[in-house]
Order: sequence, then structure tokens, then C-alpha cells
Amino acid sequence: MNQPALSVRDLVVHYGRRRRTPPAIDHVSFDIAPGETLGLVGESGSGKSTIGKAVLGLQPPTSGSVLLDGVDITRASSRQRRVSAIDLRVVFQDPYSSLNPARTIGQTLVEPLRVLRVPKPEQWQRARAALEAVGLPGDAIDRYPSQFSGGQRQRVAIARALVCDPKVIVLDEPVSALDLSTQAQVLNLLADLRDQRQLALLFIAHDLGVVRFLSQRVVVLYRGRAMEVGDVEAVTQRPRHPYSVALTAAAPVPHPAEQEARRAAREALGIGVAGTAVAAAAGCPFASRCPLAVDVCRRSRPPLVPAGDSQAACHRVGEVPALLATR
Ligand SMILES: Nc1ncnc2c1ncn2[C@@H]1O[C@H](COP(=O)(O)OP(=O)(O)OP(=O)(O)O)[C@@H](O)[C@H]1O
Repeated sequence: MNQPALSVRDLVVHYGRRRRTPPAIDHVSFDIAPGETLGLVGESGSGKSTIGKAVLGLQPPTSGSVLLDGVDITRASSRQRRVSAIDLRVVFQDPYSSLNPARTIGQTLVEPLRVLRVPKPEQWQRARAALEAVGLPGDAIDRYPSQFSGGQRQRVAIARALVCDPKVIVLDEPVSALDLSTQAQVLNLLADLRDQRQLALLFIAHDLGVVRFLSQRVVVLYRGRAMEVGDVEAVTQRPRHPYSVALTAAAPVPHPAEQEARRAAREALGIGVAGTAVAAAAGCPFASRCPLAVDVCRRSRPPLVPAGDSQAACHRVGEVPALLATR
């Protein structure tokens, strides 16, 4: 790996008095390259958010370091911290509480640029560009959060992160509060932005299916320790540590309505559950990215569709047959 965008080295975090309480994070290390997503997965209380907070400088580590583009920001001067605040942004889980209801979207987006003393005309120009990048219309700039759906608000939260042109974004359960098809749209958007801008994403989630969709590598946390760090496919398909096996086995079974949608799509495409013919073999251009048919399509080895082909990613498996018919 070239210079990682983010490095976490031997991180230890205690809440409360050191030595009297066990550490919430116990010697965790990982790197994230530009253009890469690292998933951070584990049960409730395993320490995912604590790592996110330590990376963002919201929780001081007991020991260890966090390096942003090679610079240790845990021991940074106040000037370096201001620089890291531009390069390191966050998107939180709840798009309802993370946006100020009294501010227009435009005011929310220009706020960090105002603090950075970016000239005013450039602030608004960058706010408009960020809205465009997340697929929201230009007139969104004068509207208030209450005028948007949950998925649209999460797009605004992503635009707020992008407006500073960061190198790293910490995503703390960014799709957990959204319904399934909106989750897929936001995940596709994040994947596209990551690829276009070479963003490094630290993706915190408890849902392995979601982590698997967006991440190239994964850290499995258990009681503050990294039980496994590795390629996401290897960890989810051939988990080595007993805890990873348990976590993989506990990955949620899709909602019955989703299972039915997958079954119907498979039938329409003439493919079996085992995925021998798979959507890719049927010529589906979106097979490698389709979040709903992913169990089927990912079994195509070697992949017949190049990964990363997200030009017009289909967000609903039910639309795949119609798309195929137009080819
Ligand atoms: N402010 C705090 N004060 C004391 N202990 C805390 C604090 N925040 C978290 N903890 C403890 O640190 C450990 C890790 O918590 P953390 O919130 O990082 O886990 P998590 O994996 O993000 O959980 P969840 O998925 O439920 O959000 C837990 O034992 C938790 O009780």
C-alpha cells in the first residue's frame, strides 16, 4: 500500500480511570488507502464508535496514534488540527438529528467553509457543487431539512462532508436509519464518490451485508479487540476466528419481502439459488453492484462483469429484467 490516507496504530482508549477499567479499545491497528473503504464491524458495545470518535479527535486515546496522510493528529498542534478538520469529515447515523432544522441546507453546507474563511462567493459555489455531487437539485440550497426525506437528508449530510474536499470520511452507521431501497441508493452514491474522488472511507456498521457491499477490507471487533483484519470476502466467506464465524452466521436474513423480490428476480433471469448461471452470465451490466441480488451475483467466478461498473447502477433487483430487455 502507498502512503495510507488514514493509519490507526496500536490504539488504546479508556473511558474513566486508566487501569481501573478495561480499555474500550485494546491495541487496534489498521490502514486505509485513498479510494478504499475499510469496514468496522462488531456487536453492540464492541467499540466501533469509540474508534470513530478517537479518529475524529472527539475521544483522546490513552496511547497509540492516528495518522492522517502520515501526520500524527493525536499529537498535532492547533494549526495541524484545523487542517485535519478539513481533511477528515464525518457522516452520522441519524439524518434527522444531525442537521440543524433552523438552517437552510445552504447555510448548513457553507458553515464549515465560513469557519475556514473561504471567500463568500466560493462558499456558495462549493455548496452548490456538493449538492450536485450527491444528486440533489440546486433549489435544495434554500430549503430546510424538514422538507426532505430521510435518504435526501443523508445526501445533505454527505454533501456537508464533501464540501471541504476531504481525504477521509468516517461513516458512523450512515444507512442504518434508512429503508432498504434508500440504503442501496446511498451506498451506491458513497461507492461512486469514493471511486471518483479517491476518498478513504472508515465505514462503521453492525450489518455485515451492508459492510460487504461497500468495503474492500474489514476489521472485526470484539470487546475492543480486532479479532480479524482482512479482505472482506475472505473474512465473510472463510472467517478464521470463532467470533467472526459467529458474526457471519448472525448476519441478518433479509426481510421476507426482500427474499421474495430476490426469488422473483432470479426466476425472471432464469438463474438458480446456487447462482450457477448468475445474473452476470445473463449479461446484466449491474451484477457486480446490485445490492439485492448480491448473494447470487457475487458467486460468479471469475466475475463476468468488471467490479466498479456503477455508471447507472440498478437499485432494485426487480428492474434488472426490464433493463436486460432493453439491451
Ligand atoms: N462515554 C462513555 N463513557 C463510558 N463508557 C463508554 C462511553 N462510550 C462508550 N462506552 C463503553 O465503551 C465500550 C464501547 O462502546 P462503543 O459505543 O464504542 O461500542 P459500539 O460498538 O459502537 O456499540 P453500538 O453498536 O451499540 O453503537 C462499551 O463497553 C461502552 O459501554
